[in-house]
Amino acid sequence: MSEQPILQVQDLVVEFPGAGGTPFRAVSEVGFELHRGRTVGIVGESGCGKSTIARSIVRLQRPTSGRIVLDGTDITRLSERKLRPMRARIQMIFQDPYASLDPHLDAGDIVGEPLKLQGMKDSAQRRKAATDLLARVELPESAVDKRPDEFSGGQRQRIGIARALACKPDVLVCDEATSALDVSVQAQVIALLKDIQAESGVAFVVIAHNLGVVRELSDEVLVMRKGEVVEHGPAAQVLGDPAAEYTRQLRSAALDPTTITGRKPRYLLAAIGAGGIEEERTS
Ligand SMILES: Nc1ncnc2c1ncn2[C@@H]1O[C@H](COP(=O)(O)OP(=O)(O)OP(=O)(O)O)[C@@H](O)[C@H]1O
Repeated sequence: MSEQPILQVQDLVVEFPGAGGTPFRAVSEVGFELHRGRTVGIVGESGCGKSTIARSIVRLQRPTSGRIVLDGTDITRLSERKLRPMRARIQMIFQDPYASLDPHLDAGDIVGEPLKLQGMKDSAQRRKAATDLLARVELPESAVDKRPDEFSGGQRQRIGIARALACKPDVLVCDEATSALDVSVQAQVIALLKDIQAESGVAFVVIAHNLGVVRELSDEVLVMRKGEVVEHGPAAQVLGDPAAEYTRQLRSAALDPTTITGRKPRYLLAAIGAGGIEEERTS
């Protein structure tokens, strides 16, 4: 691919203070490139550093070394003032849609907030734009006046996506964005994300324990273990015919989730295996 990558993660290292004064290396020299309209998935057992990478990309976490380059600009150490115009271009969707939505605001205000920050001063215009964005994520017109607690989990995640889209992002980081949802709702949100990508060319970084979700969305996959990349390649190859023994273990663990971590996962993986998404059974 000849065009400049929209996102480059180069030699990313993140260390936290560790026991006895020795730094704990949560992410070790991780690198990948992402082009417009493409998706990279990051998988690996709990604690391998996936969220730390995500947080570094959106500048919620300062890397110890390495670079995050957005559309050719190194944003790793930009001052807050210089970062401000770039911030909207990388958005993040979190696992818990409820915790990330202000319960006191209605959906129109939640989605309208980024529009206001972008300079859309007129409230009627903002309301209309928010209604259009909510329609884009397949929520009815009436949604604009409702507060988060009036929506289901899947609908709340749609509001989160609409809010992210309001920023017209180049990169959307989805950290376990569908894992709290029922299988059928998960499949619907994934279909929506794919549509949005096809339409807008937004690039995704998808983090999930669920290999089926990652395979469904990703062009490329990074397999992480203890902060390091153990395998990186096309999704179908890495998840279909892995080269690394660890990836094979991870695939088996998707079917028997207790084998890798030795403890129960926070949510059930059984319904979606490593192979792909199953439609909800209606019987
Ligand atoms: N702020 C922090 N201070 C100290 N250690 C941290 C901090 N954030 C993360 N860690 C540690 O860094 C490692 C990587 O954490 P991270 O959350 O990135 O893993 P993960 O792969 O996203 O895990 P999960 O799948 O459970 O969300 C873990 O050992 C974690 O305990």
